[in-house]
Amino acid sequence: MKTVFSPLHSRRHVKTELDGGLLIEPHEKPSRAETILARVRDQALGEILEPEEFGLEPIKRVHTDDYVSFLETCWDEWVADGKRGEIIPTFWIGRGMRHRLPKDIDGRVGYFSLGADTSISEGTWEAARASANVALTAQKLVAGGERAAFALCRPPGHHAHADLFGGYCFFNNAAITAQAFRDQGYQRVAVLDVDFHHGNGTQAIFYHRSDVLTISLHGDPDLVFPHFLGFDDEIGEGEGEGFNLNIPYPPNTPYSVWSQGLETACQRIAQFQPEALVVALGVDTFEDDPISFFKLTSSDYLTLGQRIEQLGLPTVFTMEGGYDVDAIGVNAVNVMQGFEGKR
Ligand SMILES: NCCCCCC(=O)NO
Ligand SMILES: [Mg+2]
Ligand SMILES: [Zn+2]
Repeated sequence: MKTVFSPLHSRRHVKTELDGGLLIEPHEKPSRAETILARVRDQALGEILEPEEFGLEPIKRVHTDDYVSFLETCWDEWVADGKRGEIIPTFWIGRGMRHRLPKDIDGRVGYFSLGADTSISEGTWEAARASANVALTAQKLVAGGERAAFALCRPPGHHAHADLFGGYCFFNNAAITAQAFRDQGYQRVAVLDVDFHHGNGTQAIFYHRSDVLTISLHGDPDLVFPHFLGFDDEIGEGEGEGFNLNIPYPPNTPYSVWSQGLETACQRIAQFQPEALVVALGVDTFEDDPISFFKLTSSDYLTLGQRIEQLGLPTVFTMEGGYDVDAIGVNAVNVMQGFEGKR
C-alpha cells in the first residue's frame, strides 16, 4: 500500500495545550507522524510519496471561505494585536448571544473554534494545508486505480466543521477526501470513523446529505470529547435522515465488544453500496492511550484492517488521533497490514 506523507507536518509545532487548567506539552505532537513513518519504512509497507498541491478549491468544497481566510491570517492578526503567546480561544458564543463574526481577533478566534485545546502558532496554516494535500493525493491514487492508500495526515481533521477548528483539527481531511470522490463522479461515498472520538465535524458536514454515509464508533460523548455531539439518536436530517450512524461505547470497552459495533457499521456500509470508502483512522482506541478509555490491543488493529478490506471497496485511510507515541506506529501500520492480509 502506498503512503502519502508531508515533512511540512512539522511546521505545526505548538508548545502549549490548555488541559486541566495547565498549559501542557501538546498530545498532538510531531513525533506521532514521524513514528508512523518510521514503521511504514520498517515494514516496507510500500512507496512513500510527498503530496501534490491541490490549492484551496477542494478545501473550500467543505469549509467556508471566511473560515479558510481566518486560518490563513489569524496568526498575523494575533501578533499584530500585540499578543505574546500562542493563539488560544477564550470567548465563545454563549446561549442567547449573536451568531455574527466580529472584527476583533479574540472574537474571531472564538467564532471559528469549538474548544480551547488547540493552540495555533506560526506554521499551523502551512501544516494544515499540507495535511489536506496528503489526503487529496491519497484520494487521487485510489481514484487512479490503487485499491487503497494511507494518507499519513498531521494535523488530523475529523473534528473540524465547515467553519470550526478544535480537537487538534483544522481542515477535515476525511470530509475533503469524500467530497473529492463525489466531485469526480463517485455517486455514493461512506466515511467510517474508527477514532476513539466522535467524528463530529464529518457528521456535521454531511448531516443533511444522503450521498455520503457517515458512521462513527467512539467513546460516549456524555463522558468524553466532543461532549456535545455523537449520541446514537443523531441519524441525519432532511435528505440525510438515515445516513448518519453513531455507535458510542463506555469506558474499558474491549475489541470483542467494539467489533460488534464495527460489524453493524460494515453491514450498514454494505447496504449503502458506496463506490468508495474513507476511513478516519485514529488509534487512540488503544488500551494504553493517555487520553482515551477503550481497550483495543495492537493485534486488534490487524483484525480491524482485515475487516475493512472485506468490504471490498476502494479505500483511503486518513490518519486521525492516537497519542501513545511508542505504540502509534505499530498500531496504525497494523491496520494497513491487516488490510493487506497480515494476521
Ligand atoms: N483535548 C480534548 C480531546 C481532543 C481529542 C483529539 C482526538 O484524538 N480526536 O480524535
Ligand atoms: Mg470515532
Ligand atoms: Zn481521537
